[in-house]
Amino acid sequence: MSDEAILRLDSITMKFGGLTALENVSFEVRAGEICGLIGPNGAGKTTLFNVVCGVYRPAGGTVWFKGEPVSGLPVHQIARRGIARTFQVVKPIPRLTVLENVMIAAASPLLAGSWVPFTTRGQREVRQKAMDALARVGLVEEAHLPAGQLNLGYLRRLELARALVMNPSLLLLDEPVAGLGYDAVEDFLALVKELRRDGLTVLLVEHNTGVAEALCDHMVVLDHGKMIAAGDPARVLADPAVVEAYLGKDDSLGPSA
Ligand SMILES: Nc1ncnc2c1ncn2[C@@H]1O[C@H](COP(=O)(O)OP(=O)(O)OP(=O)(O)O)[C@@H](O)[C@H]1O
Repeated sequence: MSDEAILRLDSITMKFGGLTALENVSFEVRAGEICGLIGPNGAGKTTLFNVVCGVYRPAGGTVWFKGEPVSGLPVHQIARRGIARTFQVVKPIPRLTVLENVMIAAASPLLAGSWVPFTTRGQREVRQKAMDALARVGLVEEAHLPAGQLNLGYLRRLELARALVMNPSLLLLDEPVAGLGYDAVEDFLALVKELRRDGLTVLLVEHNTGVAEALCDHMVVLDHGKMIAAGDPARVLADPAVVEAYLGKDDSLGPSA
């Protein structure tokens, strides 16, 4: 991990009509770290992801990525600069194979910046990139299965491969272990740590604070759109403001997953 911030949110405000979903949120994610974004339901976590990825243009503030402002750029341009995300609800095309689902993510001409993927050489390259991404998530043996046959744990890996194939330097993971059993959670956490060892920076939304504490180097807590704490995970989770935000709203605050 370095001291350099790869992502910096500077006073981000996001409104939906009269509702302020994010209010003056500022924090940094350092290159090579796993940063956890936690908070009770409706805190603004998904909205923040959407602002970082360019789905929403913030009403105020600036998102900086690798030292350059990116807020206001279209989604595909932000993706090309190196930010990829996964979604909590995984929706592959079930009749296509696992490999084809990853190839589609890799072959988007908007992301590739040209029509190269539609030449024979381009297709070979896309296929190779997709196989490399599947190897990183441990899905090579499943590459030729229809995606509809995968269980939830493997679907989450497929979703991760679709993000990795874009060769990001910052990966946004939206509740990647929600609904998984104990072993699948452990496997997925090990995989995320391996990606970090390979040099990726990760910002992840996680509902279960025990999982977040086990995985993250740094934690940011939102409540009602405001940042109420940030820093070392154990210290953040012991912060009275964080305990108060969770009390009565969520029973997942606790020492273990
Ligand atoms: N597209 C939208 N239009 C209107 N209001 C929205 C929209 N998206 C989110 N909101 C509102 O903004 C607030 C923050 O929502 P958001 O989904 O970002 O919270 P969250 O922390 O991700 O919650 P959860 O943990 O339940 O997924 C909520 O009050 C939500 O109802």
